[in-house]
Amino acid sequence: MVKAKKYVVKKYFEGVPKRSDFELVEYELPPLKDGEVLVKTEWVSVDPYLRAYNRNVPVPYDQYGFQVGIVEQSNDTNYPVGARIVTHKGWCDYTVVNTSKVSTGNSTEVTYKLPDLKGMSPSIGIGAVGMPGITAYFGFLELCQPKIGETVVVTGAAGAVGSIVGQIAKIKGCKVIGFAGSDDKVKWLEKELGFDKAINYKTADVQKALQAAAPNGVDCYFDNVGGEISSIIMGQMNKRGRVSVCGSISAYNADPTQIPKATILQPSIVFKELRIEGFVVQRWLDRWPEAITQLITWIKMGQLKPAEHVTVGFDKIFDAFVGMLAGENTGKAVVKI
Ligand SMILES: NC(=O)C1=CN([C@@H]2O[C@H](COP(=O)(O)OP(=O)(O)OC[C@H]3O[C@@H](n4cnc5c(N)ncnc54)[C@H](OP(=O)(O)O)[C@@H]3O)[C@@H](O)[C@H]2O)C=CC1
Ligand SMILES: C/C=C/C(C)=O
Repeated sequence: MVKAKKYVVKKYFEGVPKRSDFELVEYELPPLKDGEVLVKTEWVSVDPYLRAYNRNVPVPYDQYGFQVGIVEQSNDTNYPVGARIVTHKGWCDYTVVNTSKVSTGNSTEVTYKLPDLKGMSPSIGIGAVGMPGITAYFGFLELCQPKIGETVVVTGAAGAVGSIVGQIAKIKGCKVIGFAGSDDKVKWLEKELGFDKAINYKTADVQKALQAAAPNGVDCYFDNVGGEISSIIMGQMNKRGRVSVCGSISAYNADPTQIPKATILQPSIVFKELRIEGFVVQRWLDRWPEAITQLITWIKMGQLKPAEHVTVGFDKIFDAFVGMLAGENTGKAVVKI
């Protein structure tokens, strides 16, 4: 018998999630059946959608999320002991995975073998070459259709998705402007990642700073945050500009009945003939391998830097989660178990 621990969400979040919204449950895993493997968690991902999707399922529920683990016992020759696996089993230290349910289709229950990361840390498999990197790849390239010389703006620029979007935009020959929430992040984006301009949205006059950084207007906007800053950016877009709406983290902790008001966008959308499209990364699930291969290649060629913000310890997953929501991370927030 293997003893396991998991975080269970016992109460819906109100505002910033609280530790008391979770319960740490210890339990015994059942013996393996045919086609099942026992996985020891090595890395856990903490992501904004764990906050955004909180009310989508009844409480109590096991806190799901992407993780990388190593197979410790196996009843499936395709997943031998020692193999690494990406699952959506979330915040637990051990889990039983039914490999016959390895997913296809439009589901968050994504399970697949960790790709060959060519010597990089397995954590990259839930970051730059996992769901967030894949989000950046398809969400930006498919919806923004960037062209050489165009001006691209990304919010949440120093985070898991935004930092990859900005770097892909540079690879594609665009001018890149990023918004992030601290001077250190701004410096990192410009000095380490090669953004043409980064702006601290907490201290700058966003309207004026963007006019100065993009005097010829914005062609593509990758929106990670929503709210007023997005209205300001969309107000400075060029004719036939493209907006990829990835998320709206500025309001995830808000009372859903009291979402902050933002400036009306319709005049810009109509007169500039903007194309604005939202997406969920599972839309391209059948093409995830294409993104993974390309992202690994760019990293190995030195064109893409996979930054991580690592927290250590199973007991620290909650802290890493609320820290990420508060902007403590630069790059992908992950927890080493
Ligand atoms: N559509 C899809 O399929 C997917 C969407 N997403 C979305 O992408 C976005 C980024 O996710 P991800 O890269 O994983 O997370 P990040 O790594 O970017 O972490 C979240 C960041 O959000 C920023 N933030 C927090 N509060 C605010 C606020 N009020 N206004 C502006 N920024 C804020 C913080 O950075 P700072 O210091 O700059 O404020 C923080 O570091 C989220 O909206 C998420 O929901 C992610 C994956 C898939
Ligand atoms: C899969 C993640 C979705 C969001 C909105 O974060």
